[in-house]
Amino acid sequence: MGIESEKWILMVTARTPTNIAVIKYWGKRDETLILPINDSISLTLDPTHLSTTTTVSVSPTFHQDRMWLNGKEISLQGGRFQSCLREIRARAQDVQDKKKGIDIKKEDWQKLHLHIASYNNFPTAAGLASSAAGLACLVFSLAKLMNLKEDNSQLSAIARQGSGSACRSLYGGFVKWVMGKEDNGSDSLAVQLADEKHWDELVIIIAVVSARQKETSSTSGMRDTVETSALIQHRAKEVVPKRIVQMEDAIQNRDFPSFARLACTDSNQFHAVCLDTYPPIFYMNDTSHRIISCVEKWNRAEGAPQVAYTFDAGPNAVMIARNRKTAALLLQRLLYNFPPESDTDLGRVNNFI
Ligand SMILES: Nc1ncnc2c1ncn2[C@@H]1O[C@H](COP(=O)(O)OP(=O)(O)OP(=O)(O)O)[C@@H](O)[C@H]1O
Ligand SMILES: C[C@@](O)(CCOP(=O)(O)OP(=O)(O)O)CC(=O)O
Repeated sequence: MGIESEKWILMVTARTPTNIAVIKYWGKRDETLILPINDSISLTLDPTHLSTTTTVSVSPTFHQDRMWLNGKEISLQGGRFQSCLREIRARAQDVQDKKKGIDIKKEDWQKLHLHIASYNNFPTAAGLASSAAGLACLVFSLAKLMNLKEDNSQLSAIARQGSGSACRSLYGGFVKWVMGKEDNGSDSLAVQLADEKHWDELVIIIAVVSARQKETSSTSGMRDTVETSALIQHRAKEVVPKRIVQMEDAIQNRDFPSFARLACTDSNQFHAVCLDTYPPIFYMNDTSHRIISCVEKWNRAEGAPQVAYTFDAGPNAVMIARNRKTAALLLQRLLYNFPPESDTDLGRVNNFI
């Protein structure tokens, strides 16, 4: 009996957290393969907070590949989704489940169709790296479904082709995306610098300044920067390579003052190259700037950094506190400076403080 006439369905569900870069990726040297112009370093968040959950399924009764994002069907025709699907199918292996009567040979994956359902538990396309969690989760869950033998680093090179920052979400803890030198991108992949237990007193607080979809996507923003900014080449060639070495040391030694200085100055430089783009790109707004001033003033008053801040392609602030006590003080300061509306539910915040 051919597999088309069978009625089984095989499913895999995976959850992947997002990651926040502390040395930013901004600019590509190859748009199709998604190869960056500099290395980057990120922290992977705790999956209980900002994460994507994706269920992938395969059945001989499916007639085309389909995908739903947050309950709404989206097209899989885009080049990035197609690259990921093609790369994964090319590495698929035999899958057997005798109890269910499933016997898939690796060549069958070329004609079997997939249904994919994915949910983000945080705002999509608002500069909180939904594409990172989303594409990493897609690649990981499909790799499990199709029984790939590749390790996470090799899978990261596939996720990279879905969205650059996604390659760093294949690992927990502190992760470096090595830009690589090869034209085919085979050495542009993620490596884990330290696992999630290495520096577990750090606490991340995200202030959602706006959950609206941003106006300039990271993809088009960084393309415009590479085409028009005179500063971006200096950043990629002179500034980032040194910062990468210093950041790796700061992470290895759990040196918070160096970590905070590097993360803040790198975020500021990323937004400076956005401003140097023509026409200029403004991702931060007045509230973002006020948050920076608030943190900078506090750090100066204490004589040593207590909190680091970093902003991606949107106005939302990601703050990294050196420990839980500092995080509680930071929350108090934020609530004092940005008083919430009287009907805001502060249950979880009060528990924390
Ligand atoms: N769970 C998901 N599964 C698959 N694709 C997703 C998922 N979530 C988001 N995406 C894709 O990522 C796109 C949003 O990416 P975009 O880079 O614009 O925003 P972002 O990732 O939230 O912000 P940034 O990367 O700038 O921090 C969506 O339009 C969708 O194509
Ligand atoms: C500011 C950033 O978050 C940019 C992320 O850009 P994306 O990974 O979303 O871009 P594409 O590769 O075009 O999909 C910095 C970072 O995460 O390093």
